[in-house]
Amino acid sequence: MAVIDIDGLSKEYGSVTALNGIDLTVESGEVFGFLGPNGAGKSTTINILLDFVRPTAGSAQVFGMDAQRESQQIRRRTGVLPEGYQVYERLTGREHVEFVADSKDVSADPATVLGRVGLDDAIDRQAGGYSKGMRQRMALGMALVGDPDLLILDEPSAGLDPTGVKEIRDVVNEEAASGTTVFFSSHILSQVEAVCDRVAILNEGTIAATDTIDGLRETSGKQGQMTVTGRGLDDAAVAAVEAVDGVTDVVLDDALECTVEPTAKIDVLEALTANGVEVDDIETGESSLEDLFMHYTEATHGN
Ligand SMILES: Nc1ncnc2c1ncn2[C@@H]1O[C@H](COP(=O)(O)OP(=O)(O)OP(=O)(O)O)[C@@H](O)[C@H]1O
Repeated sequence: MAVIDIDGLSKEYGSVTALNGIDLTVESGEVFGFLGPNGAGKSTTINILLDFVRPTAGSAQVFGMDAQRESQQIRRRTGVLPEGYQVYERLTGREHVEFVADSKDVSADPATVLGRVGLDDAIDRQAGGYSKGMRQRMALGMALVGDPDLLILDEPSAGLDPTGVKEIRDVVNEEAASGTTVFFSSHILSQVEAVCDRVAILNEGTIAATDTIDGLRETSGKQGQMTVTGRGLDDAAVAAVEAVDGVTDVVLDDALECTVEPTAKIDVLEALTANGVEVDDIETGESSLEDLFMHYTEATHGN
């Protein structure tokens, strides 16, 4: 059964297109990574799922319920770690947990909840005195209140040191083992790699890829970087290489570089030779998972 079902979802903020007709399905029990660079539209998608933002077109369903019309019922079964959660400075960790339990009308033991995120010792301190990492961990604890069927975590590792990142990972794994569906966003592939069953890569409001980590790895293994040096490399040679099937990202500097599938390497050389290029040297290399992520998102990388 699909826990999240997004169909043709678009969102425009004035002249800015944040989402451009995305389709996405997350099945029950999946740990799903929602990846993309800053500004890709991840938070907008999450905010639509929770009815904090209204879509311009398309629809989103959670647990088979409409995200707009049935948001109360959806939120009761969903634990949320919002991006950049602001704590109530004067309330203690315990009081934060009690606050969420009250608002969801469920019972929760603050010591158990905060123990899971490593805040046992700080439970009766005001959250205003917590470090950034402690605040983030408390927010994760708050998301766990009421044993939700779906956890939505927006950039859960933001501001955390490696120990904090590992703790989040442990909690996600524990939740997944108990059957909770987990949907979380990140702009760092390596942070979702260890825990996710599947990922979607979002770029400029469009889904660039949806796959398992193994599937992505297979794709990345197939693609390789090819660098050719020689005489006669010009715009016509670039155009000829661009026309070869299985070749992308052709760039001419001192050398000609492109991303190429193994079977197309020979075609690249033939295209160059046919264009009068005298090839001096060829280098080829495998691309990593991280390269692949960059490949899908490079249009906005660095913005
Ligand atoms: N309230 C708003 N008003 C106008 N534009 C907005 C608003 N919220 C988001 N945007 C724009 O929509 C686009 C998508 O933003 P969004 O926050 O969803 O991306 P994101 O992938 O979550 O990015 P980040 O990783 O930086 O949080 C961006 O261009 C952003 O500037």
